[in-house]
Amino acid sequence: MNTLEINGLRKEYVDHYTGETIPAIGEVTFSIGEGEFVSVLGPSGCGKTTVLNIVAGFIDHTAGDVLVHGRSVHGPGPDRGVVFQSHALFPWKTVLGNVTFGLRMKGVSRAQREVAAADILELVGLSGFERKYPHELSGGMQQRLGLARVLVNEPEVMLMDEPFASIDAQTRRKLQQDLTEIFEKRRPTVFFVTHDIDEAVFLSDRVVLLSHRPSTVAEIIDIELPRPRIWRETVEDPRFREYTHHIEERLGGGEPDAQAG
Ligand SMILES: Nc1ncnc2c1ncn2[C@@H]1O[C@H](COP(=O)(O)OP(=O)(O)OP(=O)(O)O)[C@@H](O)[C@H]1O
Repeated sequence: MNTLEINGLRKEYVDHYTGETIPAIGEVTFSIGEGEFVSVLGPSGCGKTTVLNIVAGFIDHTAGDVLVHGRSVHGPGPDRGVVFQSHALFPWKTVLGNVTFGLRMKGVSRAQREVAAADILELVGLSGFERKYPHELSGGMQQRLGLARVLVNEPEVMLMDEPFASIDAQTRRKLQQDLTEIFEKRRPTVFFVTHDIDEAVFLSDRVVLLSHRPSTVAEIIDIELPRPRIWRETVEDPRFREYTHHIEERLGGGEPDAQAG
């Protein structure tokens, strides 16, 4: 069974002022297997965030189904962990307090929480920062804390909406490498939204290319690059450039056509 299934998803927004219907998602179908990293790419405004928000349970869909391990999604739940672009950290809690918050809500004992937190903080490279507050961390560290906070709860699927979009290019590259290493060690199931073609190809097992709005799936591309992936080596693999060129061509003027059928 797939971890996440999105079947015949449609979404129409209604403009509250004019009453006009805005078709955002035409028909989107794809699935994500256990331990798979799947990115969604597409022209600006095609509905990438809308798909993610529907999967997260933040907004309703007009038609179709979203299933996590076969269970229909109706609203947010602990089976789906969301990593936001803005980190969404608690500024008044320490690093440790941020990481253990979800476990505390689930009634996990203090001793177990601290073991789990130490493990995750080590994984994301934040050991030794347990007593710091978010404002004492760099943007990259805050993003790794955001990731740790979700990972520690072991959600069935992790949803990441352009998590590195507001981070400078150099830190971003480092975070992409860190995320790959974390993914390769833990193998969470990841649904990742991005604008960045290189990022999508580097991180993913598959890339889902959406057409312009109202979006449909234009193409699903298997990224058959070996793991572990190291940025400098992976980008020199001729297949990396083949994938990115192919996607750039499909995105062309920013609007890939949907595949017939
Ligand atoms: N609450 C809303 N009410 C009306 N229209 C909306 C609403 N939210 C999104 N839209 C419209 O739906 C379409 C899809 O938006 P969405 O943010 O999902 O696209 P996106 O692909 O994530 O965009 P970007 O690449 O720019 O981040 C856009 O045309 C947007 O203007």
